Amino acid sequence: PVHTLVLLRHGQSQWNLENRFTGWTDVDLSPAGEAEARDAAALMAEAGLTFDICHTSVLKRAIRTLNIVQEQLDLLWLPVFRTWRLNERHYGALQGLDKAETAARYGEEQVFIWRRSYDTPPPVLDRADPRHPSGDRRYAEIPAADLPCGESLRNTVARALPYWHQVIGRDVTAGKRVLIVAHGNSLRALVMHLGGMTPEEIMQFNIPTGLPLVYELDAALRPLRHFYLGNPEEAEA
Ligand SMILES: O=C1c2ccccc2C(=O)c2c1cc(NS(=O)(=O)c1ccccc1O)c(O)c2O
Repeated sequence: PVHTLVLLRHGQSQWNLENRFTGWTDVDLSPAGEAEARDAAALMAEAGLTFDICHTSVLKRAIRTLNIVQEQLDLLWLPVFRTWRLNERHYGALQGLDKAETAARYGEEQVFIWRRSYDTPPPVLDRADPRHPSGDRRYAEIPAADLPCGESLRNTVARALPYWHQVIGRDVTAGKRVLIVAHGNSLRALVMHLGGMTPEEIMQFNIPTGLPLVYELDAALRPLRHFYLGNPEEAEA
């Protein structure tokens, strides 16, 4: 039997507009981001897609994107599960900085290294920093040792995949049609796993915002086919 899984990256947020590292900062969608969510829903409706269960992060830009899609598809009643494990990569002390500020503080050379590395974390936040997640009660249940405060892409993959293996994979195997609305790097973790991709390959791979990515999986959750609804060429990644 073929299982259908849809991945959707949330649309533009206010800090995307300003080209700032967002990470776990809980910024909202911009009006354009809300429109991207509505367009994504229209593409899914046209394709005749429907769902039995949804998974998203605990960040409002993903939660609101999912909510807009549910509203457009008249599926507001669906069960929704929210987890920190689908949050965007944590960019540590870079969160809030734009390109100029990052280069000014850390130098072009360091930025160049960070851009190309799968294993290098950004500068981490110390617990006294107001941006440290220990101060946010939505993360209160997470053991301190697991709580990210600056992640390499490898770190993000490592904390996202358990949710795939323990939760989403079970839903798909149970025959549920699953919609996941999340972030560029947490979705990379799923795409990397599903495609058996190398670190080099996944770093080249940018999921466009607002375009549903459809996977058809076999009984063993191996991808038979995957394709975008709409036109990825015209989308900005
Ligand atoms: O500095 C980083 C960086 C630092 C630490 C971990 C990961 C990354 C990273 O993945 C990255 C970076 C810069 C840029 N481009 S940029 O230098 O033009 C840039 C810098 C700051 C904010 C937004 C920008 O577009 C990227 O495209 C990246 O993918």
